[in-house]
Amino acid sequence: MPDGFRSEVREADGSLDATARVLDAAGTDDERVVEAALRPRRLAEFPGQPRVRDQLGLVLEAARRRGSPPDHVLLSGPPGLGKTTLAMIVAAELERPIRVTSGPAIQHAGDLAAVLSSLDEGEVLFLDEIHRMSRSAEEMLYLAMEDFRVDVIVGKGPGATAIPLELPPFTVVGATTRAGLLPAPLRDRFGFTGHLDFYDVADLVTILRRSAGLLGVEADGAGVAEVAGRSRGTPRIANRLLRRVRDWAQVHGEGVVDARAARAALALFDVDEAGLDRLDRAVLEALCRRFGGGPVGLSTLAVAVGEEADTVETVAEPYLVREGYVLRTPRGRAATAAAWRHLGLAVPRETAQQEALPLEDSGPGRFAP
Ligand SMILES: Nc1ncnc2c1ncn2[C@@H]1O[C@H](COP(=O)(O)OP(=O)(O)OP(=O)(O)O)[C@@H](O)[C@H]1O
Repeated sequence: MPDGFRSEVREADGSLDATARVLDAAGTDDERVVEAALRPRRLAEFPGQPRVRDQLGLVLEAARRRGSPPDHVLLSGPPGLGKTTLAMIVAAELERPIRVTSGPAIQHAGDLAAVLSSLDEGEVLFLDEIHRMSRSAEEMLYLAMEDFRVDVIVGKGPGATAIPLELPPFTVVGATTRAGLLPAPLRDRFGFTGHLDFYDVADLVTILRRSAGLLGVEADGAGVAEVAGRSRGTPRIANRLLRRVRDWAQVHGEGVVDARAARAALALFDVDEAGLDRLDRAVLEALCRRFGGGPVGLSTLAVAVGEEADTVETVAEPYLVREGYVLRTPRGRAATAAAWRHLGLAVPRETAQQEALPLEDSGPGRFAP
């Protein structure tokens, strides 16, 4: 199914299919091809993440001048922020080939041994979702990263012997959304760790202008600004919303991504001015209107919005918490003043007092419907 229609997918029981949202930061298989076409190829073309870009640029340039592979690189951060893109860039900057695999694909040490033993000198090995590798493969990886050696076990039981196999120097680029899950010995083998953060609107505007050019669609400043502001700081979401606005512009408009097309298309896909979708707003509505702002337990809240607790917790809540609409308290979830304002409701006195807001600040908010 084209991803643009995914926000409409509902399960048979009427609940929202959590994997099917237009605002899902995780990529879908259908998207890989179009995403590949939109990836920046070199560090100089990569907008945003200035710290990681400068640090990585230094590491790569120094390695290039020394004529030896750089330290292993770990990239961490939420989905859709450019970890895979940067891994490809590392190989491109070093002018070396890249081998791509992922933690879930390496369930046995033997799987990893097969990959490692076929690497050429200086090759880049990209290990996506590295936190999902099996323990035995992790142990083999430590050794390979440190000593460029693997011990291949031949035979079984007491007669098994380890045959050391020398490897040519290579560079591992690991990517993870859960750096905290990596065992310390593995984390320590990476000489450089870059943490990717959400992008600001100005960087998303730059990314969208470039993507529009690559997609061959005309986009004006107001159109890209409108899309950037609703993309949850995530290039993958920005590029996806851009494609939906382009669709709208081609079907209903003049083919130009402008403010009118962006507003109409994003309204059609239920993405509001703050980048919240139907599920996000349903959570805020339930919290404020039904439970007086909370605190309320997760499962009660989930029942009120007709979703699984897990969906509310993993799909809607992280962004609502990060943007300061919802607080997670020991007694449950609570709405902040921003949540009340977002719904166009007056902020209750108690919430305003807790957040030490002047009471005159508690009128209807920016995003009154
Ligand atoms: N800084 C950037 N500039 C331009 N496009 C970007 C940037 N970062 C990410 N993108 C685009 O966003 C999409 C997703 O990026 P990428 O696959 O690198 O993310 P990721 O962090 O590896 O995600 P995941 O954790 O899901 O694998 C790609 O189309 C990529 O081109």
